Amino acid sequence: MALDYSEPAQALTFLGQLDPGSCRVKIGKELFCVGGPDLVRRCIDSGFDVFLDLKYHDIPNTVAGACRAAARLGVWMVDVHACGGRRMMDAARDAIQGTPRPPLLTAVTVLTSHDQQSLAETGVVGSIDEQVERLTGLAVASGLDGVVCSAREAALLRERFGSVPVLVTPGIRPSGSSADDQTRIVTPAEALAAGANHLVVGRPITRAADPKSALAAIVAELQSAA
Ligand SMILES: O=c1ccn([C@@H]2O[C@H](COP(=O)(O)O)[C@@H](O)[C@H]2O)c(=O)[nH]1
Repeated sequence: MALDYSEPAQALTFLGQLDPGSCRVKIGKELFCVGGPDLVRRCIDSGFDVFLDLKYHDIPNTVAGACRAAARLGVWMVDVHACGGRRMMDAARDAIQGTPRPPLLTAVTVLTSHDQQSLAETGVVGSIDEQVERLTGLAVASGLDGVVCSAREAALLRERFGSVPVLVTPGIRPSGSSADDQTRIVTPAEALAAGANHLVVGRPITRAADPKSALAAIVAELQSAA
């Protein structure tokens, strides 16, 4: 569940309605900028596993320090951008390995908002699938736990890398819901069938008239597909 709220109070009010057994929560750049580490700790203290989604992308030393700080906060998962390269990912992995409770470390491959044209505009030659596969190979070689990708690439990655890498898939849209700014969207049941491990869902829940029911409907779809 992506807690993409502008105010910590909104996030905490919503969290108060949720059972930590029904979902984990993701804190991204906007909410972290206003709520900071205190909000992360409050979510953890309420029993939720927290994915701190700050998508670090910087020189190796800086990313290592940021990952270490996230690990010390007690988060369940933290991520970097795979296009930061091998040395950056190696440094991130080494940094969290030295912490008491290392979080899962994942790498963003190609953002789910990208389509073929927008990716090409960034100078990447080749298809989205090729780029996702290439960056997943780098992440796996660096010993990361997995990658963030669209569930559209999940089957390909399972075929190429097997069952071990954790596949985290944003861009989830229940059938009939708005794509918003996402392009590579997949329904919850399809994502599960393709081999995704952790589905990230934000606006289909946060912008629903009844967010709690929207989440329950997604959980029910996943349970009947499992
Ligand atoms: O490739 C990526 C990586 C991260 N995200 C994040 O996931 C959520 C998706 O929110 P929706 O409202 O369900 O679209 C959001 O926090 C993104 O920052 C992503 O969408 N794609």
